[in-house]
Amino acid sequence: MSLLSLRNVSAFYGQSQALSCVDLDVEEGALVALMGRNGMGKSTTIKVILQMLPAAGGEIAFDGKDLRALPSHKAARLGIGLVPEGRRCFRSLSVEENLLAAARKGHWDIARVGEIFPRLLERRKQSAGSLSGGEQQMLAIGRALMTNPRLMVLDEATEGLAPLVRQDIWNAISTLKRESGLSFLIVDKTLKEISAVADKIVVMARGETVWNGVPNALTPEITDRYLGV
Ligand SMILES: Nc1ncnc2c1ncn2[C@@H]1O[C@H](COP(=O)(O)OP(=O)(O)OP(=O)(O)O)[C@@H](O)[C@H]1O
Repeated sequence: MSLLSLRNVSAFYGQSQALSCVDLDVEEGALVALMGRNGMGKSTTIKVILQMLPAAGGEIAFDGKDLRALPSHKAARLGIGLVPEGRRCFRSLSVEENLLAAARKGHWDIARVGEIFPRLLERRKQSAGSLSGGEQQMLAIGRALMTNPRLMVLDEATEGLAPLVRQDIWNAISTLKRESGLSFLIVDKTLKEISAVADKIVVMARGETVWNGVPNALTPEITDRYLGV
């Protein structure tokens, strides 16, 4: 059974339709990449999953529960950890305070987050605003882990980071997937990097999911047409 499943999901910003038919499954323990050119609806799909924007139609199920039927505060507690675009840490709070502010009971605590990101432990008393971009991204992932989710949703987690730092982030995500059994839905534009870690790629164009399959099944026709690479 899929942990997360979207069927024929649509959504609007006011009168303007942003999603028309989104079909998507994230299986338990899988890493699914959501890809597509700018403005095709990836971030909107994430907003709809997290109920930051209501779906106009279709079905969204998480762990077999109908998310659209639940009030958003209940849906948030079901176990979806968001790493938002732009990191959005509390800059004046320390690394430790940022992590504790997100904490919910469960496996993940500061020590375990520190095993994945030792640099966060070294800088635990430093303010989040004084961290490098890569460290802030690690903190954003750490904060999502502290909510003890079953599904991690990352929106452009490596955007704007230097290649070596991006590789650190991908390595941490691979370790998490291998060792924790967490599921991932990741929006990213770097096909080569995401192909190395993804179990499945879902491609969006103009508010619809238009292709999905294992990374090896992506043909030059699909990448030319929908990903512009
Ligand atoms: N707050 C908003 N109000 C109105 N329209 C919006 C809003 N946010 C996004 N849109 C529109 O919805 C469509 C989908 O945008 P979305 O941000 O989901 O795309 P995306 O695939 O995540 O793009 P990018 O890769 O550039 O982040 C676009 O046409 C965009 O202009």
